Amino acid sequence: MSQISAEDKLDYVKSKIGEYPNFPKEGILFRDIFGALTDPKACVYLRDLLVQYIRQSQPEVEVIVGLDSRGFLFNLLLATELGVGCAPIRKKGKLAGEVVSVEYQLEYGSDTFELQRTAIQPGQKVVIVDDLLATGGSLLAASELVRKVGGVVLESLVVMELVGLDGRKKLDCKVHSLIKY
Ligand SMILES: O=P(O)(O)OC[C@H]1O[C@H](OP(=O)(O)OP(=O)(O)O)[C@H](O)[C@@H]1O
Ligand SMILES: Nc1ncnc2[nH]cnc12
Repeated sequence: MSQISAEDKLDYVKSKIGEYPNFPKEGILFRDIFGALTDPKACVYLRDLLVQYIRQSQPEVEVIVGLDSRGFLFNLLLATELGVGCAPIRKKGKLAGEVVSVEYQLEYGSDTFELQRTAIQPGQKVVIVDDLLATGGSLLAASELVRKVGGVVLESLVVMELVGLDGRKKLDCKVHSLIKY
């Protein structure tokens, strides 16, 4: 049986990602992960690439944190593959119980993220996942929240990175992206 290489899997996933000029605002080129997720082969390849990356980069991870909403496509999937727990960071007002909050800016607006205080135990090792890194506002806010509840951010992992926006400069943790634009 022939084994497809990681490089070929990545090329295939990349070929399926959608591109929409002027969405959701004039001047934004929207990179659409859903273009890849409607393709069954791209789903499997994307899963393989993300799981393989975390296994070699952060074998000690204990919690996968996904960002509202496209990060949720990956956090449960990765947590079950890796045998760890997962937690959501959600936009304001959606999480029950005691939460910590932080306001942040993103490429096309501003918002507030929240995390349940009990979602991560003090000292637990966390990898944050999302579909895309643009200005870095979302990932910066997410790492702030994880630390507020006592978690240790090992790394942030995204499918796509818009390198021209320099988002990774804002972040004070290791960042990895599969696809760079
Ligand atoms: O690096 P940044 O400039 O912060 O931008 C990246 C964020 O923007 C998008 O989410 P969005 O807030 O549009 O929410 P959605 O996933 O619910 O569409 C994307 O899924 C990232 O979370
Ligand atoms: N250009 C972009 N495409 C898709 N999601 C985004 N989130 C922030 N900027 C984005």
